[in-house]
Amino acid sequence: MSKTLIRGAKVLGGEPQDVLIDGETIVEVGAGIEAGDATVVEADGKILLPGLVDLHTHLREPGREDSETVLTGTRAAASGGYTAVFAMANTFPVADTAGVVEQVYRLGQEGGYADVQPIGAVTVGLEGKKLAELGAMHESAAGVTVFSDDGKCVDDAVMMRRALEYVKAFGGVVAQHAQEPRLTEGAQMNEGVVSAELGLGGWPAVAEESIIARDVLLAEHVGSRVHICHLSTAGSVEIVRWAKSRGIDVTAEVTPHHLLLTDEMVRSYNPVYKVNPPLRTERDVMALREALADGTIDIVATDHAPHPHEDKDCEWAAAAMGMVGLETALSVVQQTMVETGLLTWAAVADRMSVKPAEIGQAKGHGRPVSAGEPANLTLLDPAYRGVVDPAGFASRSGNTPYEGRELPGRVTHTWLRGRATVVDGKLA
Ligand SMILES: NC(=O)N[C@@H](CC(=O)O)C(=O)O
Repeated sequence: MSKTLIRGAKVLGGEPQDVLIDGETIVEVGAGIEAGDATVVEADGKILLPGLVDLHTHLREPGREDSETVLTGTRAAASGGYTAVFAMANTFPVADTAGVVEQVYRLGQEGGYADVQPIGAVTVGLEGKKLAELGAMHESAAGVTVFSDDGKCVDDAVMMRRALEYVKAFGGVVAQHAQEPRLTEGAQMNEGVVSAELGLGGWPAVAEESIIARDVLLAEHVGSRVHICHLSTAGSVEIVRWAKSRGIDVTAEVTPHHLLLTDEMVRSYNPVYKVNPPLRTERDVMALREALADGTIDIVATDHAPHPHEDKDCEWAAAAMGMVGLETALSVVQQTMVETGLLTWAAVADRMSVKPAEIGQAKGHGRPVSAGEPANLTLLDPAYRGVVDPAGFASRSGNTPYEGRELPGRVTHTWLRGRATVVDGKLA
């Protein structure tokens, strides 16, 4: 069994401490721990966090291995400091059966870079017509607890009600992609001043907000648990805040890009900024940051959506929606939330590891950095400044909106159950 001593790390941003890992487990946390025969990693005041957990990743396998695979996606995850990712169901075939979710789960285990917890589709083929075999996916070896038609909204209220009733039986959760389809037909970007000026079809905030309002009420009625994917408007924040004040069992996520970018970027007509839900306004960005800070929004989730060049390097209207995010998420959160004084590093650990692990029931992840816990850890250098270059990404796709932009911070080490997956900023 190999031992590692992380020396002088600011655990959750606190005072420097030593952390000793033996095999898969943290065995000691304190000052002046003897290295003995352990491999020593000099942390020099870098920040040590529990391994990050992403509740919303598109790994594209099976079916679109030209944009990402479970292996390349989990390598990207490890590079970004993640030790567990939840893989969305919009693959080909769709992850709507025990067979597909077991395959994705197994590929994650074989890769060994991050634990992959498959998300099951809510409806067969994401078509919104017939409930998928939620129970069979839950009872499979993959043990699915999160269900989502992400990419598509479960827009039929009866279908959503049935799904909420079904998952209640085993403590699962439905993660809704909130987008009223009729209100977004032909939509290309956020509906507002910029869409009017550019003459692009607008995507109104109400298309998101009306579904969230309906679904928190359905969750209350059924007494079940709903999670809102990639919340993007100030109005959505108000609805979730109201629902939580009523005691409704709702959780919500925000993506890094919605914490930083606005619809002004679309003026470039560069499809790298085309994403679902669309980039909104400065006012929305500020409301999302505040909501993440005060806990109305529970977590940051990447919505890592890799696409190959052919699907992005084309005219705006024809381009696919989505951007990669796993390898830049922590940097964007550092810039938008930590350097603005909105979140401490301990709160970042809560929003990017503890809470997402709780919502998705990722066993062994999001745990305290203390003796007896699984050694799922990430070490980051917050003083680092670097320009984003997708050529250096582990992801198979490079559709990042941050290319050429300077972002703070860098993950130098990631450990998955005591085994280093990233060493000195490079994949092990
Ligand atoms: N977020 C995105 O813009 N794209 C997602 C699906 C989706 O949520 O539309 C994808 O799978 O590419």
